[in-house]
Amino acid sequence: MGNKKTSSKRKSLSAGRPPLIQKPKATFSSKATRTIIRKHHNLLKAHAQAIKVGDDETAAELAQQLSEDGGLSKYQQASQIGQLNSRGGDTSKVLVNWLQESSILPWIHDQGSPLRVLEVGCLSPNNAISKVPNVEMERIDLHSTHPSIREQDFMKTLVPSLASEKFDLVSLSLVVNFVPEAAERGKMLQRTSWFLSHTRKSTESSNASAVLPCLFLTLPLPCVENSRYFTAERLADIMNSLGYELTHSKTSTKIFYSLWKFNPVAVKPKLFKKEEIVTGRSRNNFAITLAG
Ligand SMILES: C[S@@+](CC[C@H](N)C(=O)[O-])C[C@H]1O[C@@H](n2cnc3c(N)ncnc32)[C@H](O)[C@@H]1O
Repeated sequence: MGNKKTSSKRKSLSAGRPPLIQKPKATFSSKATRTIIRKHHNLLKAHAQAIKVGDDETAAELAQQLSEDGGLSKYQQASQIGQLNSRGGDTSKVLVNWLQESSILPWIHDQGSPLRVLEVGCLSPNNAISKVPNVEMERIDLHSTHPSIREQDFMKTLVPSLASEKFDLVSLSLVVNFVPEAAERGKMLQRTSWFLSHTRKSTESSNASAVLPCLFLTLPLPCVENSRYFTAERLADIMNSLGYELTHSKTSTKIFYSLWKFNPVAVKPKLFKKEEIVTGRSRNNFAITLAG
């Protein structure tokens, strides 16, 4: 056995720590970032389709491609870059502005119990919503990129039975479009309402009940503006049938932002099929369906 060279230099303590996620540097160009995200979505869709039609061989090939491609980690890295201020930034800034506008935050402060937020599909514990005082965050993602993000599939998350374990707000930002199947997207939207709490009582000084409990939902703009099967009106119809009413919305050049108040009494189950709403050759195929 040869002599192993041992370094006389002492390693710093941090060298032994598990790697925490670094603030992502914009290592991919905007174009490369978009390409990675689009390619991952397309592979996920093709994979889901192959499973649906029982084509195991294609499904296995696509699963292989997904992992060879860097899989979810590379996709998340590209998405984290999209969250950098230099690339449009964190969508929760819009949410925080809306909460401020609605005077929810000072009201929460006076109430003495924190605003409970469930962030589904979380890539960073440092988003604007996480920095608001009196906010208690529960963060989950299919693949955790930070110790304070629980690795958990929202579709399999146990629905809390106690009111105290439920949330004032669920955030679903750029997550629904990640889901490859239209029917699964509908189920995901429906599921959000099961996590919302109805125990907050508004006071005269607050119009909190006009906003809480609520869902913060964002989608890439082309999902509502350039799909043959989906529009902002169709989203509102689906959300209304699930008991959600739109309180705030806005669009940027790339993203549709929306805030929906949930009212369990307003739930009116209705069937929404995948059907052409807008014609046009250059439109995309994004859709959300509901079984009713
Ligand atoms: C495009 S990233 C969006 C990240 C961030 N919310 C944002 O607004 O930039 C989508 C994230 O949703 C996560 N995701 C998708 N489906 C999920 C599910 N069923 N449960 C938990 N996380 C999910 C993915 O793992 C991915 O990290």
